[in-house]
Amino acid sequence: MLEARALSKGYATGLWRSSVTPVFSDVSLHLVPGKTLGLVGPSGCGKSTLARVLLRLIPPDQGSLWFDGREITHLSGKSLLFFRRRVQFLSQHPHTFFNPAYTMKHSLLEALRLLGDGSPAATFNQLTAEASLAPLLEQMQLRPALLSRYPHQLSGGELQRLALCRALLPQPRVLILDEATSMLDVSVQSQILHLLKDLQVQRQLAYLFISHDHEVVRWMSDEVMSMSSTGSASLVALV
Ligand SMILES: Nc1ncnc2c1ncn2[C@@H]1O[C@H](COP(=O)(O)OP(=O)(O)OP(=O)(O)O)[C@@H](O)[C@H]1O
Repeated sequence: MLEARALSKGYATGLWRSSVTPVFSDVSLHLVPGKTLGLVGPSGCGKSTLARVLLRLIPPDQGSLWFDGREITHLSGKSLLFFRRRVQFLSQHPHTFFNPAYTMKHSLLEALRLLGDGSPAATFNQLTAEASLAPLLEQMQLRPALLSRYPHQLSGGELQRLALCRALLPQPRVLILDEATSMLDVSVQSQILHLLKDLQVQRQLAYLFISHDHEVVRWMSDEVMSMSSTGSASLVALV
């Protein structure tokens, strides 16, 4: 479904941004419906940078990206919006997905208005949108009353579940999970990991699961890719 072919990426550095420090090179991967690719590697090896390239937030220096067999490396405009709906992101900082001045309901409806609910209808209907939140909240085991709160009035676990709701609203097919549970305590982490597994089966989602925790990666993943500090990547078996 989402495929990366021979990606390389570096960052411009130096006083005049005249030199490029390579981060990774020749990285290829394929995310498949209903399966999880785990991604591990030492701090600073480029896992989050790879996630940003896959999300089309920053361009690769070399290589190409493909979604459902179509090249998307240089997509822009409406076609890129379509891709943004299909490939969503969850990080270890769920508060960054929400404006602190808005209630959760406002933020979620705003996301629906901007990205749509995955259906072809282009119009946004407030009542339909509100109705579509209810089953999702129930699935996330969240009380509807939480929708009237602001981000700072929620626990880390509640906020992460609401960020997951937000990610699921446009009916994505791929979720990129960058340390998505690492800031949570062990019991909340376990609940969210189980929730992610259930969602994957129900919706046939493809996951890229980035984590430092090898035990969690092994439990979540069908295959595991390891990035090295020299910027190469290969499939590995975690023991
Ligand atoms: N915008 C940027 N400009 C310049 N260098 C950057 C930028 N973002 C990240 N880097 C550098 O690129 C390298 C890879 O960073 P990245 O965040 O992708 O690593 P990571 O594997 O996700 O690390 P961690 O596991 O600690 O989160 C690091 O050396 C980092 O300092």
